[in-house]
Amino acid sequence: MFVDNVNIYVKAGDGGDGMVAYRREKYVPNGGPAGGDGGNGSDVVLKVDEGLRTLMDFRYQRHFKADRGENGRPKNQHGKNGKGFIVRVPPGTTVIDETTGQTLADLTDHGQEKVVAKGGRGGRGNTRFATPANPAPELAENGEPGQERNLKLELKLLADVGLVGFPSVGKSTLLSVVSAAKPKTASYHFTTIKPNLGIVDTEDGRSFAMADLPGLIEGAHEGVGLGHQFLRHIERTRVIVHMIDMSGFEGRDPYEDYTKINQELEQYDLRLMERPQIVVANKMDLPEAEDQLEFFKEQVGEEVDIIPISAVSKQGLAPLLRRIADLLETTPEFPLLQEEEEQEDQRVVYRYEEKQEKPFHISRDDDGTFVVTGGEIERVFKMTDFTREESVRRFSRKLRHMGIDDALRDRGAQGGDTVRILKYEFEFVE
Ligand SMILES: Nc1nc2c(ncn2[C@@H]2O[C@H](COP(=O)(O)OP(=O)(O)OP(=O)(O)O)[C@@H](O)[C@H]2O)c(=O)[nH]1
Repeated sequence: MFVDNVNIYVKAGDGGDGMVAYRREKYVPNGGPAGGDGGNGSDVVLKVDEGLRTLMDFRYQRHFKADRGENGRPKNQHGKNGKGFIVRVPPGTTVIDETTGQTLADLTDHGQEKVVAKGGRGGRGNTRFATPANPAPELAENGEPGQERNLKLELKLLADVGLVGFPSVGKSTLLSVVSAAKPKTASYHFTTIKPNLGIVDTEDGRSFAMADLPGLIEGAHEGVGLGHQFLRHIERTRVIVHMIDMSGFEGRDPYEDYTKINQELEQYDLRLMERPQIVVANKMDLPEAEDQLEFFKEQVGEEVDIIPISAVSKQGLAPLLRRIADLLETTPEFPLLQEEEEQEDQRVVYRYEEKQEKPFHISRDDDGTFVVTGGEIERVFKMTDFTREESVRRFSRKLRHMGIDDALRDRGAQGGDTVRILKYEFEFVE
């Protein structure tokens, strides 16, 4: 099985900041608090689109950042939530968290969705902090940061297009020029893709997987030398590209080759002859080819779809690829062998559980600074507006409640020592 993979980075939107504002009404000199909450940041959602066949699109874009929520507004107006953010993936995509190695989802069905990064909650406006003791707080929260993640997308590839033809007609040459024709392809990770399967990118932005099916000839239908994986490729193949050496090299007769290969295809139980077939007349750069092609056309009749190319001099490739992509769009998937259907029924269920992390951790730098780290405390830190005294006081209270003060004391912290959280340093007060 060929496995294609790509690493991407996703960042959900941060929540919008809450606002500090007060009512200013006629005849009400000191109106109460009226700062609205920030809107929620948008999630990053992966969604299956059956129109996609490969991970090719991720070659151009690997960073996905969702919108943040709007900041809260006066008169208790809520900031708008971030617009939804969807990243489309082909069916069969497995999503893995790069950091933990955990499989987050197996996305198989059209329309299936998975939230891979949660948007941050909007910060609360000062209205929400009003209490009888403090009816007009000068305090608001910043938005919660959106989750970010490094993901690995994996796609098991089966060939959409099967390339058949006698040895030496130019199948490998064609695959090598159409699946590596653009220099950008080099940066795409074909880690485990073997050279006889290529991902082809058409000029108009479509892509498909094309495999050389060399084993077809030489009595392969009798089961000689064909592995199960290989059969699965043939089964899935929706379009057959039948390549013929039109130069008639070494006394070969193109028409005879053509009928022989079709006879081979017929002998499989896989109804290969029912699939749409494109005949590719290759080696059209050679002198005899033109005449041979005319003759061949007379022999096969007008209903056969023939596209002349030269794989070596790269002539006629764009029309060929367009034709293949068009045919793929209009050809339904073939029914699978029973065995595979059964296999697909055994759905794997992944339960994703966030690891219960310790609320915080304290370490010491060489210069004696106490360093506090941890998801919860860092989140609270980011949601604090340090330009406002009340927010800072609230943050200190939070440190006490979380037991961080006590823990620092246990570690030997004394008044005047420096404590750092993220980039913020403050003085420890006994
Ligand atoms: N003149 C010319 N030669 C070609 C063209 N395409 C392929 N060839 C040559 O034909 C020979 C066989 O090409 P391959 O691509 O290896 O053929 P294949 O069908 O993959 O052959 P097998 O691997 O044996 O199945 C090579 O020497 C190629 O350079 C073409 O368009 N024009």
